[in-house]
Amino acid sequence: MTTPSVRRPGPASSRTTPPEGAAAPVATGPDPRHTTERMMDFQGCFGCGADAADGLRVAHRDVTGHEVRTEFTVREAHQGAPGLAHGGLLATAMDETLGSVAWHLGKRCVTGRLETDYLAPVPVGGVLHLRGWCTGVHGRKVYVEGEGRIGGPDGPVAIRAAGLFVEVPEEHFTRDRTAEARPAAAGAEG
Ligand SMILES: CCCCCCCCCCCCCC(=O)SCCNC(=O)CCNC(=O)[C@H](O)C(C)(C)COP(=O)(O)OP(=O)(O)OC[C@H]1O[C@@H](n2cnc3c(N)ncnc32)[C@H](O)[C@@H]1OP(=O)(O)O
Repeated sequence: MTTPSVRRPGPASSRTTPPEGAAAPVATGPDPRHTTERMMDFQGCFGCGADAADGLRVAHRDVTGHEVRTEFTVREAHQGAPGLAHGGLLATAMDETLGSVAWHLGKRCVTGRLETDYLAPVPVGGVLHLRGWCTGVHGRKVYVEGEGRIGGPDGPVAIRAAGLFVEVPEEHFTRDRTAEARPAAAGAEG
């Protein structure tokens, strides 16, 4: 009996694939004008901040052109099933990596969409070697793909992802949103 082959296309859907006419990425490095005072030296980021106690502390390793490499060391606090990384946290590590690609293109971006495929479990104590690269830029939209490997930078692929990052004005990060987070008043129309 033959085993049917399983087709595993990349995760990119029509919403994370650059449209026709998209521009090739130009890596300029992060634009310092895009970092507000609040963000400058901010170490509270759950993805990479040193002050986020149970954060992922994704380590940014190097940038070549529009490709970014990071590492995520999976600790006990990151477990889903015993001894294995929680899938949502792996997606967060990927979000951190892909987001960094967009910022290294000099774009002030937030995640609009993130798609992930999980190919192999990632054990606690292991290091996930992540890589992200840009596939195109269209208006405010930055298209990014990535993969995470275990057992070394050339080891087997454990996770793949595709994301859409959207450029936002500075006001996105400076606006006071406390009122928006409060529950709506009783009887208010939703
Ligand atoms: C020195 C500094 C270094 C710093 C390094 C930092 C590393 C950082 C790493 C951090 C990593 C962590 C990062 C984080 O965690 S970021 C935090 C998580 N993300 C957010 O909170 C974002 C929340 N969403 C929004 O604010 C808005 O919805 C945005 C801004 C995204 C768009 O609302 P806005 O009203 O502004 O614009 P628009 O609605 O006209 O959309 C514009 C265009 O985009 C298209 N579109 C939008 N959404 C989607 C979608 N889901 N699928 C497909 N397409 C989508 C849309 O069709 C349109 O296309 P077109 O009609 O123009 O063709």
